[in-house]
This record gives sequence, C-alpha cells and structure tokens, in this order.
Amino acid sequence: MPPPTLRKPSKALRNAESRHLAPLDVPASGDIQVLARLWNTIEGRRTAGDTTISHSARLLARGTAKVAQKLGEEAVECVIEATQGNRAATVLESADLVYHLLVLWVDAGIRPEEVWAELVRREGISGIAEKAARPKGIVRAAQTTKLP
Ligand SMILES: N=c1c2ncn([C@@H]3O[C@H](COP(=O)(O)OP(=O)(O)OP(=O)(O)O)[C@@H](O)[C@H]3O)c2ncn1[C@@H]1O[C@H](COP(=O)(O)O)[C@@H](O)[C@H]1O
Repeated sequence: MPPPTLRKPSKALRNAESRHLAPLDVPASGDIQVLARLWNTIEGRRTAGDTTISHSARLLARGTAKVAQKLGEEAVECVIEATQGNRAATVLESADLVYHLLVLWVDAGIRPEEVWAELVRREGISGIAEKAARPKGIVRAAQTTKLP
C-alpha cells in the first residue's frame, strides 16, 4: 500500500483540473524557432566561444559531467517550483532547463533535428505502445525506479 502522500493530487494538478488552456497555434515559423537559434548560438560558443564572457563556452569547457550535472540541477529546481505551485518561477526554471538541455545536446554532438524526428516518429503512438516497441539495440543506462 503506497503512503497516503503519493495518492494526494499535487497543487499543480489540482490547478490544472480547474482550468482550460486553449490549444497552441502552430505557426509554420515563429517563436519555436528560438530553439534552433539557441542551439546555433551554443554550438558557436563550443567552437569559438570565449570562456571569460560566455556561460555556454565556460560550461562546455568544464566537460560532460559538469554539463550533465547542471541539467540535473535545473531539472530539480523546475520540479520544486512546479510542485510548490509557483507558476512564474516554473516558467523561468523551464527556460533554464531547456537552455541547459541544449548545452547537453551540443556537448554530445546531437543536432535538434534528431530529437524532433524522434518526437515526430512518436506522434499518434500511445506512450505505452511506444515503450513496448523501443528498439532493443539502444542501451539506456538510466533506469527509473517504478512507483506503485
Ligand atoms: N538561455 C540562456 C541561459 N539560461 C540560463 N543561463 C545561465 O546559466 C547560469 C546558471 O547559473 P548557475 O549559478 O546555476 O550555474 P553556474 O554559473 O554554472 O555556477 P556553478 O554551478 O558552476 O556554481 C547563469 O549564468 C545563467 O545566466 C543562460 N545563459 C545563456 N543563455 C542563452 O545562451 C546565449 C549565449 O550565452 P553565452 O554563452 O553566455 O554567451 C544567451 O544569449 C542566451 O540566449
């Protein structure tokens, strides 16, 4: 039997249940392109960035472990704000998180198109079916512990 705290809906979930958000407009181009611009900027910092003035260049120069650690820290900060129901702070932490995810992609030599293609491939497939059909060849070191 799980502890009672696991059954209690979070404040964020309770808020979500009581609101209706209109679907996003999906422009052919627009603000979403900021991700591509940001990846280009960070990749440029990797190759020609000045570590005295560029946070991206400095972080990339510290190596993969530091890049990954920063992403983890930003994820935790985002989770804390969301679970506290701090909407404005969650937006700010989300931006930090996305930026640090792009730094991790640059460090790993991953282009955004690879991730977009994977998201497009998954469109319309339920998460449960997708997980069952995952290729066995790709080793995933990270394993999550299942909660009841
Ligand atoms: N979106 C961001 C962005 N979000 C967060 N951050 C920085 O991330 C850092 C996080 O601070 P922390 O104290 O958590 O981390 P830290 O300074 O590495 O400290 P330690 O963990 O090492 O102690 C801050 O310096 C933030 O300013 C960002 N830095 C840059 N960008 C974008 O990247 C572009 C290029 O930035 P530079 O590489 O700095 O030129 C900018 O124009 C922005 O568009």
